[in-house]
Amino acid sequence: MKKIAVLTSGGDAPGMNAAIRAVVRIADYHGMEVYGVSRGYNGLINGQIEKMTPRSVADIIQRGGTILKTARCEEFKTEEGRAKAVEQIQKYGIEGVIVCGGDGSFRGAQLLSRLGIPTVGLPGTIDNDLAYTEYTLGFDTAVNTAVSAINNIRDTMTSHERVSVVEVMGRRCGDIALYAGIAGGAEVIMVPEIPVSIDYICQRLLAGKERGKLSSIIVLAEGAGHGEEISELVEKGTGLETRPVVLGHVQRGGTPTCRDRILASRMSAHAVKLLSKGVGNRLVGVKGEKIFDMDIDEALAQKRTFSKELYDLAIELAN
Ligand SMILES: Nc1ncnc2c1ncn2[C@@H]1O[C@H](COP(=O)(O)OP(=O)(O)O)[C@@H](O)[C@H]1O
Ligand SMILES: O=P(O)(O)OC[C@H]1O[C@](O)(COP(=O)(O)O)[C@@H](O)[C@@H]1O
Ligand SMILES: [Mg+2]
Repeated sequence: MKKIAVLTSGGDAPGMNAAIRAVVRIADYHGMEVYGVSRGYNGLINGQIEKMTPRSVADIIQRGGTILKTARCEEFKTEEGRAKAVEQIQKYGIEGVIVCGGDGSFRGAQLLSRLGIPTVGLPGTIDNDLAYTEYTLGFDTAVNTAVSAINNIRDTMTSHERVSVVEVMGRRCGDIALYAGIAGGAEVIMVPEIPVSIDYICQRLLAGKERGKLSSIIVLAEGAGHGEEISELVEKGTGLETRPVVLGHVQRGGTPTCRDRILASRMSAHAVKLLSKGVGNRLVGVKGEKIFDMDIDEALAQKRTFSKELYDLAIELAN
């Protein structure tokens, strides 16, 4: 394969730029041409496709977001939309596509492969909600951003002897809350995978106060409740002064960590090599520091598991 395309799709994630850079440079090194598609699948449908060169990806490894822009594209979910995309791909003579995105983007990649366009997926989402891979690009950065916010919040909560509820992203996956909670020394972590009652949380906070804790931090994944609401219920249930903080999109931007940059570079190199051999319908992942690829259908059929071991560790650490 000599001519490939790259696009970013769904919610952006720090490390997407490092991935684009690596795709372009590795492909060029091996004598392949790369076309950048703007705005996710929209760009494929509308022909927003431009040739990229090693110089067009200069100075982006350290930048969050994605220079190709991203989008959620409803038209690509229709047969007509996908047919238009295939037409554009053929018009440009593109032989394979690399899609950096989350589970939704991979459904699109799967359908594109079925239409005869070899497509390879790179896991780009802060949520870490893909079952087949241990880590996704952007997760490490988002966790670090959440932890530095928790550090700041902790200072003022300690001074005022308050409880704080820090709401982080993660609609169906509690990994950001779990990792940021452990690294930030949270007293309570609330995740969608393990529902708990407000009574249980209040009881744990009051028990902590009994043991001499002057302030407490609850890290709440958005899928487990709303910061404002949980904060009010906790204040009512404990009598402790409580404040909510919603981190929101702050955790989706910012310079990617070294870990995300290196992971993006390694995964992208792997994706380019697959396409260079004409292999498509694969997702690239990492397990135990090893980069691997897996059939898309098989990877998407896997069920996510939540680390109960880390969750239980967090409870013991909050003693
Ligand atoms: N079932 C599907 N069929 C075709 N395309 C899809 C499908 N699901 C998602 N997509 C495409 O992928 C895009 C991104 O999906 P989304 O779920 O929003 O984000 P993410 O990829 O981050 O999970 C969608 O806007 C759409 O263009
Ligand atoms: O970009 P929006 O529409 O604000 O979406 C917010 C959502 O996007 C995410 O950041 C990433 O989700 P996806 O990977 O599904 O795109 C979620 O954590 C969050 O709930
Ligand atoms: Mg998703």
